[in-house]
Amino acid sequence: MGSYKKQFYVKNRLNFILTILTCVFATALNIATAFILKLLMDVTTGDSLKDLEKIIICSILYIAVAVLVLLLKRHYYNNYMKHAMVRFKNYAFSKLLGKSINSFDRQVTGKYISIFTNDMASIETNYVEANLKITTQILSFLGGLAAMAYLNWLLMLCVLVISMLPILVSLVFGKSMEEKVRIASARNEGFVSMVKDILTGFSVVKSFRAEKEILGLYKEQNIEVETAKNNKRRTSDFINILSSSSSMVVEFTTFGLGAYLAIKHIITAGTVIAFIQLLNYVLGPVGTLGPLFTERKAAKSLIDKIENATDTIEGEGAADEKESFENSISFQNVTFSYEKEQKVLNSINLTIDKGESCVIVGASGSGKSTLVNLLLGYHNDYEGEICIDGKNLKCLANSSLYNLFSVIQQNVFIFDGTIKDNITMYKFFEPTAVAEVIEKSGLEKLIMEKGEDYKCGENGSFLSGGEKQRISIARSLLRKTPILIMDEATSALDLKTAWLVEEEISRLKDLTRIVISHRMDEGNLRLYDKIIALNNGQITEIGDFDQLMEKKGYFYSLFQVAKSA
Ligand SMILES: Nc1ncnc2c1ncn2[C@@H]1O[C@H](COP(=O)(O)OP(=O)(O)OP(=O)(O)O)[C@@H](O)[C@H]1O
Repeated sequence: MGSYKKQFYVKNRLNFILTILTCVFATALNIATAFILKLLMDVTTGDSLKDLEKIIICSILYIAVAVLVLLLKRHYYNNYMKHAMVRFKNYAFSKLLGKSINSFDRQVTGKYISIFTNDMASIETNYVEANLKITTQILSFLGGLAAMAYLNWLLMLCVLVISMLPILVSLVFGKSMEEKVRIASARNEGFVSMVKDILTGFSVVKSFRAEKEILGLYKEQNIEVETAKNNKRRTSDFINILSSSSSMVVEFTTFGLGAYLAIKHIITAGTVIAFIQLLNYVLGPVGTLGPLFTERKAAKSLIDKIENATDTIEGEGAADEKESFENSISFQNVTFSYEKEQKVLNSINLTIDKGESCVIVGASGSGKSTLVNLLLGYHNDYEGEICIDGKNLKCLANSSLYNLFSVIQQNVFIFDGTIKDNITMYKFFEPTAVAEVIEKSGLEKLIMEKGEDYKCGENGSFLSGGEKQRISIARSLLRKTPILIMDEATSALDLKTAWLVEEEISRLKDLTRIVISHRMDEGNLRLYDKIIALNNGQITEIGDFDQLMEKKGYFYSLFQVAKSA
């Protein structure tokens, strides 16, 4: 059993065993009804009131025991279901959080949303619940047959042979059902992705008056998803109708045979009544087991899908750990392309020493973000070598990279929590450490006005762009990693605040800074030891501000253009 499926039983075995045990008792009690009916029927053909009295007392006791068993069954059943789903969902989500940024980005988020809503609901009903139902139904089927054999083995054999008919129906159409479930799940993923996109870009839709076009897109996907669900329902209904009509054949044949044997005095009328009652316990499972197995198989494929989407890619976790940054970062002949033939970075050779402050400048699309993304391990399919203290980046565990680097990006994500929780990311930090980063990121005024427990709203909707950016700066500084990467991190701040924040950061000790900036402001550029000028994926110049200005090359022309703008 795979590690995902195991989760349904971890710390839940007792509930599972007790559920099955109570199911066994419940089945035995069900079968006992057939015998009580037989005794009642046979007693009516005799003349002993004492026997009838005994049967009535037995029936009252039977009802009391049945109620108790059913209550216990529901109790353990519900406990088992709750623990199984909590554990499975927690496990899948922890696996998802264990993914690297690189492999997470390869999937669309709509897929994950669909997994944790639609697919989980399907797994709960069609796999976890179905497992218990299948067990109960098999017990009922076998118990019913055993009781029939006890009453009349010949009639039991006939029932067994003709009950193969509905089972065959399910086996034949099972594959088609599985395919329909897979298609419905895939369509739902696309639908969730699209709705998420539209809601995120709501203001864009409104300002471009694109409601009609977007509604058109929505309608198109909506009809696709509903058609897929309808096809699934139709196949399921078709299998159910075929199963129940074949069950009718079994029922009438058994009635006919039973009546014949009773007329011939081979069995009593009580036995025929008992057979009719037992037929429910045999035919019920025959009708439901097929669809249950088919749906379980389809839900099992959803578990495999979840495993593929959330599990870590092999080799991803198997890498060397690195706790500290001692000497330098180096790029040796690094060439990278997103799409074949189009080099985004071309033969990059670069060394950044510990404690250095570097700023990467260049025209839009020159490869600045790609360069730092390679350093962060977002892509591994580059030529050449990137090393940290001589250790090849590709051999380092992702967790080590996250410990070495902090990143402040232009697109900040703010969680729907308090300002403090967004800075600490729900972890504990000494209040002095939090106060220090609040001051360095220029958040003091905001906190004085609103308080650190102020709720930021969904993706920081109650904050301005600059406030969100300052929270993200404080968040990164708090981690105190040896290397800080800033990609247009102060672009949402006014010139003065941006300069003050960057100057604060430039004064931090023992910190290596790699900054991407569009701001060609002399004061700002002089904060850095090294300016790296990138043009069309190649480093054209490296040096401090004065050196590059003297060269009168690419950086000089960039600076002059920005100055005159
Ligand atoms: N995920 C991606 N898939 C394909 N191409 C990409 C991807 N990300 C970036 N690119 C392309 O790679 C090139 C470099 O992009 P990059 O974001 O590194 O440039 P940049 O210098 O940071 O630009 P900007 O200053 O505008 O942010 C661009 O042509 C861009 O279109």
